[in-house]
Amino acid sequence: MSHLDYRPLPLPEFDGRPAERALARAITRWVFAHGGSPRLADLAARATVAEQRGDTALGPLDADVRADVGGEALVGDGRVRTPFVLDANGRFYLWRNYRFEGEVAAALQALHADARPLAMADDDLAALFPGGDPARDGAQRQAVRAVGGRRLLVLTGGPGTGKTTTVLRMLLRLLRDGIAARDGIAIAAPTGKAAQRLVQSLRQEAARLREQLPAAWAGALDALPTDEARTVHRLLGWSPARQAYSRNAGHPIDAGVVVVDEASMLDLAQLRALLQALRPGSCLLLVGDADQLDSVGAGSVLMDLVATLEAGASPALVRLRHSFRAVEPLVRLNEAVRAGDAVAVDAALVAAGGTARLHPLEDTSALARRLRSWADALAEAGPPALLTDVDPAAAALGALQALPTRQLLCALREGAFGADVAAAAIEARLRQQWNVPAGSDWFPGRVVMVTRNDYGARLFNGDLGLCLADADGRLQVWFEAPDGGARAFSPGALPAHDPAWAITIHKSQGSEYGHVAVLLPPDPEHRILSRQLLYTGLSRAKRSVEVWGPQASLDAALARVVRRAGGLRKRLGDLD
Ligand SMILES: Nc1ncnc2c1ncn2[C@@H]1O[C@H](COP(=O)(O)OP(=O)(O)OP(=O)(O)O)[C@@H](O)[C@H]1O
Repeated sequence: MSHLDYRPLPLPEFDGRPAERALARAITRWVFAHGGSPRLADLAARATVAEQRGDTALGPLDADVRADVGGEALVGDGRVRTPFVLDANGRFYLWRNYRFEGEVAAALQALHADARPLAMADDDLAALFPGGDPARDGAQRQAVRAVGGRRLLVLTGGPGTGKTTTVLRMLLRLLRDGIAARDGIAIAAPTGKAAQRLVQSLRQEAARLREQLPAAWAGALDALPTDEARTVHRLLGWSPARQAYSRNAGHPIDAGVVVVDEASMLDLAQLRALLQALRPGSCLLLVGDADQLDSVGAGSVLMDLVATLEAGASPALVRLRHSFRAVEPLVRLNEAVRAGDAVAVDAALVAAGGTARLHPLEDTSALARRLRSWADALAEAGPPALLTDVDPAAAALGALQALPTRQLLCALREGAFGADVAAAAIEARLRQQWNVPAGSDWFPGRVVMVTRNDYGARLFNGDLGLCLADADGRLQVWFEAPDGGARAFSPGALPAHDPAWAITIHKSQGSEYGHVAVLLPPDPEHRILSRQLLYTGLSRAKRSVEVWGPQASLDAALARVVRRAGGLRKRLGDLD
């Protein structure tokens, strides 16, 4: 059959996404132009689209498909560079993903194997966890013990399980051991928002510890870098002009200990870059909630690493289970969602009373009513007061810190049940309630979220800005500054941004809010619905939570666990 006879094989999942279909067509043409078969063209198109959706490989493929494409010139077994790779397990890769996965697996294996556990004095451990109860802090102690002499440590746990608290104590221990003190500590998170939150909690916790720890710890406390957490991009020296990282094996990150929080947001390419940029001998602490949504980019590296370490009962993994955030009904609900137990979720909702409830809305008019009452609750406090001349930055900071009280989180961004439409409806209602004159885009109290990194302005994707009027009535948009203060921008100077009244669940990762509503699409068949999505949305709430959507969508989300296809878990093998 010549390729002129070839009719594309049916691509059932490709419907509805023009960009994906265009990509699939382009790859198909490329494969034909380079002498590939129709079957290979089909696989290549599928692998490319799957990568956009987060998979790093296809397969394992059936034996007949393997036999069909295995001998083609464009396909190799990974030993030399070829556009596509069919590995020994029958997984089909684009070359880049094959290489990245292999490099990540090898680097993690090397770090994991390089362990010479260092003992820690019981008194020192007791000082860090005074009067502790092993049922609550036993795993935290275990993490502080385990970090000594290791080059890889993974700390995972749900919200409020004390990950940050534990990281701080691990760092203090490493500082006391002299390791981190000599070589420095770098702290990072995938997003600016998560990095900022991390700095805040580290700073608060360090202040608390200063009161509590014996004098022998003073030096370690002084050496803690609690004022700086960078985005992973910045840590790696991302250059937008060169579209490359400046930190690499030849020019590594200048730290002996590298901590990455919210590591579930790291994709395969970022983890590879991070591992390549580690200085020889340095230690990597990955911290995050492996049950949350995967990264935006391809791969599910934290989940794969945690599963591998857990299967091998490796001491390099510590899972925190006890939640210290006291709102018991939410802890119970999140645990039931994490386990995908629909009966337990129902029971948790019933038991929660007003703390967690389901609003089974099914159509746009029910949504419109709910959005109106949501906006009215936001409007109730009235627009924020004018900033006075006396220390406006401090007043703005107070207003910014008081912000995360209620947040609508949407499974979807687009469409009638998406964040864009919901945010616009809330904003329209607020303008009405606060009598904002027509024609003015900005008004005091308007909250926006930056959607693109602006390195010049040091504003990053996910940063929240609050519009406030100064004593002269001039409108400015205020952001929390990395150093803990507040900075103002004129509205026209902001990088791309959207109103933040409703954001997607994906965007909310790494943030927490007092009261959360999670809006699900009314179609239970919708592909976006997954257990991880629901868990991530619900677990952003500190005090109370609502689910907006029909019971069928809630059940569908609980029943569907998204597993990205790829070979990292297999290639990590047994880490023990
Ligand atoms: N061992 C402990 N004893 C008492 N309180 C603790 C302990 N560990 C953590 N906490 C408290 O629990 C709360 C949550 O801790 P922390 O912020 O470290 O958790 P986290 O897992 O990093 O949370 P998240 O990532 O969801 O913000 C904090 O108020 C902290 O002071």
